[in-house]
Amino acid sequence: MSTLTATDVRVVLPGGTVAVDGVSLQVASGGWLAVLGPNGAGKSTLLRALAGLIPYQGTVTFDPGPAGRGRRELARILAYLPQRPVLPPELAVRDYVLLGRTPYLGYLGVPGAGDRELVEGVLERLELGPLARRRLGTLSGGERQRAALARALAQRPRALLLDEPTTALDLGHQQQVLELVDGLRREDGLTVVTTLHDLTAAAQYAERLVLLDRGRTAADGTPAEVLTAERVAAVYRAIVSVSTDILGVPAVTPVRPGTAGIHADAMSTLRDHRPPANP
Ligand SMILES: Nc1ncnc2c1ncn2[C@@H]1O[C@H](COP(=O)(O)OP(=O)(O)OP(=O)(O)O)[C@@H](O)[C@H]1O
Repeated sequence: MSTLTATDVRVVLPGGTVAVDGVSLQVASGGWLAVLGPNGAGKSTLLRALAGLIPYQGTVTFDPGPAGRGRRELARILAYLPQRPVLPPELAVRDYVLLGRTPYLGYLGVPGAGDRELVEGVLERLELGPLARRRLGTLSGGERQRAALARALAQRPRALLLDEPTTALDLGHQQQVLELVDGLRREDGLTVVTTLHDLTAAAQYAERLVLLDRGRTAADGTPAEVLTAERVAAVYRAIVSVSTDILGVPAVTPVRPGTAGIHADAMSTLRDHRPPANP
């Protein structure tokens, strides 16, 4: 499948803002990397650069790369889902998801039986079957987000770039979408890069995290390496406690400023009474 490598990516926006400043990352086939950081850190801009949608300095490569240099070739290996996708309100969900097959259609642009079958499978996996005939303009925010993801999956890409794919979703659908993407990377070797605000979900699903702070990489490593309470406090200006589950995956919980001391005492009491790892 596909390895995505970005080296020293720098994005200078019109007006001169340096939104991304020297970021490097690599995600192999079947890997999941989450880009984290506070509002305005440069996460979306980095993803757009990786998707080839905006000019950048540095290099971004897919190995193996697209067969040609056009958008159509790129769309066969890479699907990008923006944070706020613009969906044509009059289009039915099924027809919209079918648009994901565009990079594969022939000269006349008519989808075949195989394309339709694939789209039905994607609709079913995202529980969109009952909504397939509904116009996009009538969907709830979460349903729209799932429809946009369905279109990206219908593209059958080798790499999936998802900008905040779970923001509008309730807890159950968040889990459904993250599990679905996780299944795709494990079973089909999809290369996954997501931005996420939910640090605990990022730690649960991504193997590697890149934490951005004002366009630069503040930390890069496994969830346990990146998500320390000190670092989260420094980058997000938030007071949090970080606990580790039985699998060693960190969970980040906000702590109300006035209760931080009580929390620290409780945590140290818990630590003191924790049974030894190897009795
Ligand atoms: N078109 C633009 N023109 C000028 N500045 C921009 C433009 N797009 C983004 N920026 C600025 O670049 C910086 C990075 O924005 P970006 O959207 O990448 O941040 P983000 O980390 O995705 O934030 P959020 O978590 O709020 O979505 C911000 O300061 C933003 O205001």
